[in-house]
Amino acid sequence: MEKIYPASGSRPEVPAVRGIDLDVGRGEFFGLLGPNGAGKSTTIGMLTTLIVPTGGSAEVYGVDVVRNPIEVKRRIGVVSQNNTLDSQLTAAENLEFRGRYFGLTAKEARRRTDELIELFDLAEQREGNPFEMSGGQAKRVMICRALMHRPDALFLDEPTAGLDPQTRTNLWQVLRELQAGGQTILLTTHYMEEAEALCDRIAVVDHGKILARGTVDELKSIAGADTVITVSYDAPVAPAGLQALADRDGISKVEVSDRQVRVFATVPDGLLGELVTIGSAAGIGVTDVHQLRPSLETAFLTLTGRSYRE
Ligand SMILES: Nc1ncnc2c1ncn2[C@@H]1O[C@H](COP(=O)(O)OP(=O)(O)OP(=O)(O)O)[C@@H](O)[C@H]1O
Repeated sequence: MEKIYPASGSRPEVPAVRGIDLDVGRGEFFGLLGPNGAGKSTTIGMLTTLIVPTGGSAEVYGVDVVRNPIEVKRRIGVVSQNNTLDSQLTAAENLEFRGRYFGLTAKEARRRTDELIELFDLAEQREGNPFEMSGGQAKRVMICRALMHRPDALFLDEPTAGLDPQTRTNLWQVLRELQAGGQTILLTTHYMEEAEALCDRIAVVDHGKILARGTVDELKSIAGADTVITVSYDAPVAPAGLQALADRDGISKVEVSDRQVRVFATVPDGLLGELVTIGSAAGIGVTDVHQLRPSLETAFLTLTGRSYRE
């Protein structure tokens, strides 16, 4: 799929999605992981029929998102980044209203509302105004609303952005339970630990393209499962001093840029000390040291050569 937003005024056109190719299985928890502006929301917008692609095609359960958006809408539930609940209605009314919209009878809509309110532990918020709740509570109401018509697939755009860590882990638990009940979930996130904690498979997206995809373990091994040590010095380091290090077994790559050296290593033992010694032998001091053990973050660094910007 592709999406190029047209130029407007002095702003040039924006190639937000440049050929993203995805295949999500039934019952799978799939994550699109990428920094801000990577193209995740645009991708989810196209899959959920809110944004019309400028190229390519996509199907949700065999239904084409451009040719048959109404049928796609019947099969999906969408939770957007912002609170889009109706402030004129209580939480329960928001749910019932959605159920009626999707053709449930009044009785069915009430029953489904009761069921979801219990499942999501929202009894106290039931009659509350959705804009007077905490961010986590409002998000749970939004997830309930998206589930009212029992969609085949649930799409969540950055569901825990801006939530405090405790609320975030509570929401993770809710999402895990949903998946355990058979729900197919596609989520976007810019939190690596969120993708790592929840997703069966992840596609790492940046600049509108997929850089890599797979399970967390596969992604780590694609990227070599390196430990990454970054050392900043108070003066530029001569690359010659690092050559012996670069040639050694257990060292995958050494990158030198001005005052910073980054070493990717499968065997990182003793490396930090050596990097300090290399500096002091040349009369250069160390100002900062950063060590990352093999993780999605080091995989991202290896794939892009850049630090992950959250
Ligand atoms: N309606 C629009 N018109 C023009 N450009 C847009 C529009 N919506 C998004 N963009 C641009 O497209 C690119 C991708 O944006 P998108 O929102 O899809 O990224 P994202 O990965 O979801 O980021 P975020 O986490 O910030 O939502 C960005 O450069 C963004 O500025």
